Amino acid sequence: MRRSGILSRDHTAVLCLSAIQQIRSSAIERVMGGGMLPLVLTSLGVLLLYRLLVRLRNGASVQGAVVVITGASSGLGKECARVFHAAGARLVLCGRDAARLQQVVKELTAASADTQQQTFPPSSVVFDLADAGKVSRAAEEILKLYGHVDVLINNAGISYRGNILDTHISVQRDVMETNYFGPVALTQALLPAMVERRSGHIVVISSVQGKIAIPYRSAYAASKHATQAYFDCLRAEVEHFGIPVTVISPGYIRTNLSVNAVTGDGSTYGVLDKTTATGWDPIHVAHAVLKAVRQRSKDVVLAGPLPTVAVYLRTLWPALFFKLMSSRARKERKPKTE
Ligand SMILES: NC(=O)C1=CN([C@@H]2O[C@H](COP(=O)(O)OP(=O)(O)OC[C@H]3O[C@@H](n4cnc5c(N)ncnc54)[C@H](OP(=O)(O)O)[C@@H]3O)[C@@H](O)[C@H]2O)C=CC1
Ligand SMILES: CCCCCCCCCCCCCCCC(=O)OCC(=O)COP(=O)(O)O
Repeated sequence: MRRSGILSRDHTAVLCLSAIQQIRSSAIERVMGGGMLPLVLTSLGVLLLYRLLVRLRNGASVQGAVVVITGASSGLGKECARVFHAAGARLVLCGRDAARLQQVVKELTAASADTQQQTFPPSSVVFDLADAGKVSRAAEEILKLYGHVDVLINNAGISYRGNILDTHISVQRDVMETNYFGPVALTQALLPAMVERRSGHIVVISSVQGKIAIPYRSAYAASKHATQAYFDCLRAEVEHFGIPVTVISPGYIRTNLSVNAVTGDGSTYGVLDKTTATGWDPIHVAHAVLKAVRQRSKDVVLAGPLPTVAVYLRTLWPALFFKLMSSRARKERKPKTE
């Protein structure tokens, strides 16, 4: 991907270095002449200037980049497809349902007519992430399309509703296959080609529930915690190849995630929960995903104040967090254990 920010990393560094030099000479003057206040004020000024410069830097462009999006047939994946397509990416859209993917391709192609930006007709690859054999064949198919992948966005996922006592072990495994082993298998199949080119970017859509576990979400929260851990390890292991890894942890988003969720007996939950219905607009989240890709962010939480406080509370005051979760579990107790 090309860097085309308003300010390049080099410009930012030069501006910060000259500011630091000013501080140093001001520090020497203060030590010689006394009075620390101007030194503190100058330091604060530099800090603010640095933050402003980082904001102004747009980061890498996705124009012409080969971007693979899983779960592109609906919800957040579909909105990411829209946003990355409009930004000029060469898209490879993945999902299980060929007809729904084709519909997205059709919509994006129609939207291309209204944009000044150079856009590319999206491709699609159909496969089930929960089927390990199909994932490696799909990765070969993906690589054949353009010869390489610039950005892999592991977005596809399924949620779960149920209490552990009534949940069949096969459901725990199935959620893990889709949410954890699927993205891991796809990432590992596409990674060697990225390492060979010393170029690429791996992104995963986790969840706030990859950082905190809430009651009656065991399979989902466990799969997202595993996701967070795996991609944190990956980030450290592939950084020296120039491959960034971005974990994005959203709070509730207005999609069909809860409707498609699986329950303890394997049936579909089929309810649009109020938390989902009143969640963030998926377009807003998709723009945040594009920003995170451009800026090569490492870990991004996209949630309101309450979930964000809960994430910190889990680490800083776990006893209180566990108490709050127990109380929540008692209040929400599911019918079968009443
Ligand atoms: N909505 C929310 O509140 C939040 C969502 N997230 C995460 O965002 C991601 C996207 O979910 P969202 O858009 O909300 O939900 P949707 O249910 O709208 O989308 C899920 C997507 O995943 C695909 N998918 C599901 N199972 C498989 C599978 N076995 N193989 C391949 N693709 C599959 C579906 O495609 P198809 O069925 O066509 O194959 C669908 O496109 C998920 O990882 C979710 O955990 C994170 C935080 C909050
Ligand atoms: C001293 C002050 C304490 C304040 C802390 C209060 C703690 C409140 C707990 C808040 C829990 C927030 C849970 C957020 C969950 C979430 O956003 O999940 C995102 C999803 O992935 C949604 O999936 P789901 O299938 O569960 O709809």
